[in-house]
Amino acid sequence: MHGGTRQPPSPQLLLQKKIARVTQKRKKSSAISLSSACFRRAAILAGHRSRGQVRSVGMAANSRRIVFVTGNAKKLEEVKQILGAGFPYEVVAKKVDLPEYQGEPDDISRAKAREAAKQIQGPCVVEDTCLCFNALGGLPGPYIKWFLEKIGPEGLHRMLTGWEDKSASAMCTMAFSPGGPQDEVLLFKGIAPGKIVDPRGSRDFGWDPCFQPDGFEKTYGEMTKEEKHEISHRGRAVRAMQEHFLKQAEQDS
Ligand SMILES: O=c1nc[nH]c2c1ncn2[C@H]1C[C@H](O)[C@@H](COP(=O)(O)OP(=O)(O)OP(=O)(O)O)O1
Ligand SMILES: [Mg+2]
Repeated sequence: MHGGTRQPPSPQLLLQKKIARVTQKRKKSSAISLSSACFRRAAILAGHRSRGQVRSVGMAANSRRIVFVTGNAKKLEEVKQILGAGFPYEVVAKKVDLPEYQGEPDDISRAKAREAAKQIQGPCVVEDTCLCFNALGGLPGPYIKWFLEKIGPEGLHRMLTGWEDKSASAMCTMAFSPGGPQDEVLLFKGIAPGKIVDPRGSRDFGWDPCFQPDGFEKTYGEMTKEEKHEISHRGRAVRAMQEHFLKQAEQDS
C-alpha cells in the first residue's frame, strides 16, 4: 500500500449506504411497500409463483414486516441489533418452539423454515446455529443445544480434553421461506472460525463464554455486542440476508 492510500469502505458502511438509498427511494414511491416488494420478488425468484400469484404468499401488500420465528429471545435480540434502526423492515418475532431436526445444517434450516411457514401460514425467517468442533468431525454441530443444556460451557471445553486441536467454527444459517409448502427456501450463511476455551466472560447467552473467535483474545462472552456482531456467525448471516433483500428492493423500485 502506498502512503496515504485510503482504506476501502467496510462492508457495513456499504450496507448502511445501501439501506439509506433504498429507504430514500421508498419514501419517494408510495406505490408499494419495500418489504412487500422484497417478499414478492423472493417468491417470484423461488420460481413457484408468477407475478400474479404472489400476493397469496400471506404478506399483506402494505406490510413492512419480517416475521422471525424463534423460541430463543437472545437470538431475536441479536438479529434486531444487527439489522439496526436503518433497516426498512419491522422485525416481528413469533415465539414458536420448532422441532430440533437432525441431519445436515442446510437441510435442517430448510425443514425448520418450511415448518415455521406452515405454522404461521405465511412467509418467515428462521435460523439455526451450529457449533462445530474440528477434532470431532464437526460435532456437536446442530446438536449443540442439547450438549450445552446438559454440560454447560465448562463441559464443552472439557469435551476437548485429550485433543490437541481446540479449533471450532460457529455457523448461523438464516432461512427465508416465501410461505408455501413447495416454495424454495433461501439460505444465508455466516461462519466464524475460532477455538473452544475455558469459559470467560458473560454467561448471558449460551456458549458465548467458551468460544474465542480467531484474531481475538476475547471470548464472545467478553466482547461488547457491537464487537461480537461485527465478526460473528450471526452478524455475517444476517448481513448476507439483508444485502439480498435490499438488492431485490433496489431492483423493484
Ligand atoms: O451466538 C450465540 N452464542 C451463544 N450461544 C448461542 C448462539 N446462538 C445460538 N446459541 C445457542 C442456543 C442453542 O442452545 C444453540 C443453538 O440451537 P438452535 O436450535 O439454533 O437454537 P434455539 O433452539 O435456542 O432457538 P430456535 O427456536 O431459533 O431454534 O446454541
Ligand atoms: Mg432450536
